[in-house]
Amino acid sequence: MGNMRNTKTLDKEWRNDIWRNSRRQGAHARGILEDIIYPTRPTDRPDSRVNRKLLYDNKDVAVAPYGEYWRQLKSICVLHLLSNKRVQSFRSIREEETTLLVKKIREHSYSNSVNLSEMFTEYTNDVVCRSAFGRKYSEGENGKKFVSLLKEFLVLLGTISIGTFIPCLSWIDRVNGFDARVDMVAKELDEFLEGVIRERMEKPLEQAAPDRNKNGENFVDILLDIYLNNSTGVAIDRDSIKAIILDVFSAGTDTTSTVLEWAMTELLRHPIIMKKLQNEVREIVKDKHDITDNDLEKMHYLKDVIKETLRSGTMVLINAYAISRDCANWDEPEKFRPDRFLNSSIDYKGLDFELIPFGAGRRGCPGIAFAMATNEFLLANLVHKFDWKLPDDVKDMDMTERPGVAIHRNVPLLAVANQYHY
Ligand code: HEM
Repeated sequence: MGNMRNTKTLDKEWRNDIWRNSRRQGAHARGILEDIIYPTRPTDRPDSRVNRKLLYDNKDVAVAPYGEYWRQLKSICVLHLLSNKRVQSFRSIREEETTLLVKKIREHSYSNSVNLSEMFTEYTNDVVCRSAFGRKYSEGENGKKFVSLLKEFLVLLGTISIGTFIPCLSWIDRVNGFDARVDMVAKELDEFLEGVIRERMEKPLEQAAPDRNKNGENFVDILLDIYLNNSTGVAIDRDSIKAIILDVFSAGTDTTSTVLEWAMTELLRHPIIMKKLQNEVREIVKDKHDITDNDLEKMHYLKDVIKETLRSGTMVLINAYAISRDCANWDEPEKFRPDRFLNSSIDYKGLDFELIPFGAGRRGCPGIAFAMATNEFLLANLVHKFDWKLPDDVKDMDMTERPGVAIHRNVPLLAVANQYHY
């Protein structure tokens, strides 16, 4: 409903055929392909009243209409935050945050279960905030309020409101309180984002962004520089800056933490797969404490576990969910079987339409390298340093899903960690 981007309606062979041809014939053919697959103007997002209210009249990258403004914003994000080079430069942040998380889990070892859902949200939020803004925002009372505001924002973005699709019934959204919730979240988020901008403009940099020097240029300072000096040639105003910051906060936190949440859920439900992954990671890392990028490169089964998590249905932004469950594409699609990728070249980068958790084409996700670096590193550390089991009182795991921009578990994931001595 309202989503015209479902490639499932095309015959798989035909789809792949056009795609192969398009790659041979270059970008022009590729544009045509997108036009065939996406029956509306393919590079535009569906317009929605809720998006406009929450995302500063569609001024963020993710929903901005296709054109020069969107092109400029996306290239700023890629160049200054999401390129492979930038992602590598954030390694020390990933390491420090992983060490903190491992320490927190150790404190609960053997006795209590840990709330992995909560920890993953905080971890991914801290990694993305330190990388993009030079500091964390999740600490203290204000931080807790911000994280829960972000959660509500994503629930509202993922809600199908009646008025969006049938405008003459939009009075229902007013009566049932939906519009009031949207207005309230938009107002509170705006106050928070104003605070982020004010802090950067008023406080000395070492206070406003303690991580800044370690990682060279800082994304939010570059945005502010563009806004203050109008250096791109397109009108980027204060609302644009707030909308982009919001994109990074939300895209960088929710999607990435969901993948970790479902990966650990499936590993806990499939002890043989968990063991196989632990064997791979422990064999490669041996008795070293730290996992290097070089080690990660060798962990093929880890990559297959993450691919399988992405396939088994974490995203609803486009109907990737249906495609990933299509029997025409996958054997036993309902089963969690990372081995299906063992001798397969299928990847999630947008060229294989059976697996498009990050979308495809011009509007595809620019955050793949950032998300994968975060997910692979943390997951490898969790299975390297701990043995995991479900809490004793949990016999059947509750697999109910909660809708939103990304599908989360409805109840938090609790697990017991036993420290592994290597
Ligand atoms: C596992 C993690 C992630 C998943 C599964 C994911 C998935 C997606 C999907 C499905 C889209 C829409 C693509 C399309 O319409 O073709 C998207 C767009 C986008 N994502 Fe991600 N994403 C992830 C992580 C990130 C991260 C870490 C960032 C940045 C910090 C990010 C930033 C964006 C942006 C800016 C867009 C809009 C691109 C555009 O409209 O041109 N994403 N993502």
